[in-house]
Amino acid sequence: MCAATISIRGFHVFKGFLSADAQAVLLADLRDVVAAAPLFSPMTPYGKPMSVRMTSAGKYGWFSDKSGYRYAPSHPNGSAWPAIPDRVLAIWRELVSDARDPDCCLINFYGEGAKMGMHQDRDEADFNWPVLSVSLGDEGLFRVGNATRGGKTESIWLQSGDVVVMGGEARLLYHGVDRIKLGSSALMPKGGRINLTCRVVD
Ligand SMILES: O=C(O)CCC(=O)C(=O)O
Ligand SMILES: [Fe+2]
Repeated sequence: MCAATISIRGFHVFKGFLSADAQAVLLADLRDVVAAAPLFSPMTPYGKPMSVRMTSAGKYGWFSDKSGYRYAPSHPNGSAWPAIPDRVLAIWRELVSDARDPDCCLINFYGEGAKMGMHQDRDEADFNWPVLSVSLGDEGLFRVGNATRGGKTESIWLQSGDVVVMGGEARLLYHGVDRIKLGSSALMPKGGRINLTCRVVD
């Protein structure tokens, strides 16, 4: 199901891509991932923990500590990352490519007050591969900027079931999440927002 596709500075937003049922079964898959690879709050290189809690599935997981941002082959607890759920791979194959699957599916969990500062996704080897992002749960105010830090920005509320493809000229645009609207979705009884980002890493 896809109600409409809109473009914001070259980011393609597939509004309502996932039906309510598809969101619910995807959420159940993610609960299995989180049971195997618990959420944690990475330290930024500046020494502050991120407000977003995260974990990953796939060959690599995204990780940060005082040595910087990078992809790691295992969870901080030493276990291998769980496999990327088939339902996530199906979205990737439909909207990005069926020639190659992503190496990493990062799961971000935004609880009350969590946000993500403006950044570029640039820890990957090949920026020709788009980044795929799936939003679930409470609405998040997603801000898109420019290829360099600063300047005018545009924002859009991402809702549960929306999917964004960040590719081409837009692949290296700064972006971030200013805030979430806690309790705006019924998907998760305790509220919060989940965002998945799938990436080819190496
Ligand atoms: O939560 C979002 O919508 C964006 C997440 C993001 O930009 C990232 O994980 O790199
Ligand atoms: Fe990002």
